[in-house]
Amino acid sequence: MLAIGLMSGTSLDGVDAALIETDGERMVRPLGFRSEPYSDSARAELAEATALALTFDRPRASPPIVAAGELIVRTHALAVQKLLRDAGVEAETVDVIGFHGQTVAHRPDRGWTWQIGEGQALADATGIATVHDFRSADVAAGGQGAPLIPVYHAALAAGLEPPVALLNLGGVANITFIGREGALVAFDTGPANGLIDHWMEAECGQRFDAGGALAAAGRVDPAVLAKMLAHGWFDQAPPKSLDRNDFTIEAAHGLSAADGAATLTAFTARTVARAFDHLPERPRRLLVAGGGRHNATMLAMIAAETGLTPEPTDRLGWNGDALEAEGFAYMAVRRLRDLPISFPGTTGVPRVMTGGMLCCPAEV
Ligand SMILES: Nc1ncnc2c1ncn2[C@@H]1O[C@H](COP(=O)(O)OP(=O)(O)OP(=O)(O)O)[C@@H](O)[C@H]1O
Ligand SMILES: CC(=O)N[C@H]1[C@@H]2OC[C@@H](O2)[C@@H](O)[C@@H]1O[C@H](C)C(=O)O
Repeated sequence: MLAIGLMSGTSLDGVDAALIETDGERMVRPLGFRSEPYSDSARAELAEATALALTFDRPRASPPIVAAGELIVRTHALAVQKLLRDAGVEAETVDVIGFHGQTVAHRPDRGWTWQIGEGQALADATGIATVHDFRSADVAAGGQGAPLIPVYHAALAAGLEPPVALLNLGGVANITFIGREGALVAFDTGPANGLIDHWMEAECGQRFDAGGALAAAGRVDPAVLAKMLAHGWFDQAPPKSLDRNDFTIEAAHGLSAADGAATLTAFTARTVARAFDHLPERPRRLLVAGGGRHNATMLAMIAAETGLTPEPTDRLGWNGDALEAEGFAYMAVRRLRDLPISFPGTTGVPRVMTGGMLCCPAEV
């Protein structure tokens, strides 16, 4: 099948759109990828919606969040249009869109997770059948609702000698361990770039620490690092997943801009190493995807902490910026084929689960 996957991640940097051909099992052929960045005003609107959603005890239609959802649909429809134009593919030939939406709050402990962006509205805007709301069924069944990408990681890594681990360094980090006989263990490890981005914004008015240059110029503050690592999350056994706001930069206040960047980057690296304590065995390789693989300081610190050299997935021919979007295209095809997307070892759901709601475009 021909499928488009759309992901708007916790960094609020934009919409990633990928076109793949897949059977939803072992066969995956990436055909195109592009990112549609959010404008500063769009990013501010989404950040406000996220801040508001976090104050709610359950998802409910509040005007600023409804407006943010409409913004999400518009931007995603534009990303689809441009992706198809670049690839020279007609919308009619695409079987399905996998539309993650934007997570505004993630509270599996309270029995819900909330992604904005109406699947029906995107199906109508694009004329393509759209699968959305990938996480709710898993949470309703007692799972964490995240991470979901492991099923795609497993398909990609099927040809590699196990055990291997794939680490996604987005706003939040997650790890997928693939063992012998396909054993899957996955969970969120902690913040990856989210705190560094907040720090850069607050201290330097910049979106992120390009290449990790500022962190490289600073010194890690051991007391601040120890304080941040004292959080109970890191000893907690999986399954576990995070909301992007579960950690803050508060402990770093008072440090210089460079020392803060160094300390928050070390925090990410150390928390990746702590995640290894929860894996069934030590992986032979550590493959890395997500924006953090562009941060040389972070990768060097991860290497020092884990004793493994992080290998950007691009070296295997897998575009590390595209994996999440490709993954939701893959999961949409699995939804059409009634194949599971979450597992006891990934989200902690008691039995394997399918996920996603299918919306067909209105007849015109
Ligand atoms: N050249 C770079 N140098 C350093 N960091 C970078 C670079 N490019 C991107 N990043 C970091 O990667 C982040 C974006 O990563 P990515 O797009 O994988 O996250 P996301 O998909 O939004 O998050 P999540 O996976 O948590 O949903 C940026 O916010 C930035 O911190
Ligand atoms: C609730 C939510 O949107 N979680 C995201 C977030 O971003 C990274 C990490 O936290 C991950 O667990 C998840 O996304 C990926 C795509 C996943 O579900 O696998």
